Amino acid sequence: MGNSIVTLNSVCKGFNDGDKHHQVLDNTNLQLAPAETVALTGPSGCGKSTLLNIIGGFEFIDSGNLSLFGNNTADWHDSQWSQYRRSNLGVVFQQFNLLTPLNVKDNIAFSLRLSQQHWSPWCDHLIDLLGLSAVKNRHIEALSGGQQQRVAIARALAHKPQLLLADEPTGNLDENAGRDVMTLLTELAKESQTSILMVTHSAECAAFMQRRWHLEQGHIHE
Ligand SMILES: Nc1ncnc2c1ncn2[C@@H]1O[C@H](COP(=O)(O)OP(=O)(O)OP(=O)(O)O)[C@@H](O)[C@H]1O
Repeated sequence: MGNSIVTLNSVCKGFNDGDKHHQVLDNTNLQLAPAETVALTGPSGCGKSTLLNIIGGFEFIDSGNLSLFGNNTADWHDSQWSQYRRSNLGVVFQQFNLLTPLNVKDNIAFSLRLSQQHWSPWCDHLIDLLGLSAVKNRHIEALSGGQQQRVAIARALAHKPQLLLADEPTGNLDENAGRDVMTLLTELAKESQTSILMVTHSAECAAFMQRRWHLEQGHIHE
């Protein structure tokens, strides 16, 4: 197991849909090391988002073992999950969950406060590199989808998490903007030594990651 930050051992997860059972993870094993970046691919409905949700503690496994940062999560209470999310985790999901009445800076500051951190030069660096300087005082609702996506990335990295879970982080961007964001995301993650697990349907985005995991019929192939 070494020093892996995410370890799944024989994890099973399924959903009942009427009288049908959909087995999404079937004795799935994986390990993610510190500062490692992985693209997660697979056909629609194979369970990519479910896997991200499980690692983020937003959904729970049916059986098997999930360890995060060397700790078995089996007996974690809500407070341990919250602590993990606040200190170690950044997420960029398809719904950005930005606070629309607030401006860009306040969205980032709000999330920092949740992690009990203060504004730092790193936050200005993020805003700058993500091309948000000119709109940092603008309310979220006055931004384009692509700008909101970049705010979501800045917010997810502001507290320098050790793990970033991203679900199609360039889904709202055109090809060029998507490439720019991927370049920045990987640069920023490298600077802060953040591991990335990123769901993507794009081979071009996947190529930015060091490893590729393909999820199909409950199993991961590399
Ligand atoms: N809360 C839930 N209740 C019931 N079924 C669910 C639930 N969440 C996911 N599923 C089902 O589990 C399967 C995997 O869904 P998931 O969203 O993880 O797939 P995905 O690979 O991310 O798909 P896509 O690429 O289309 O986003 C799907 O069949 C989905 O309908």
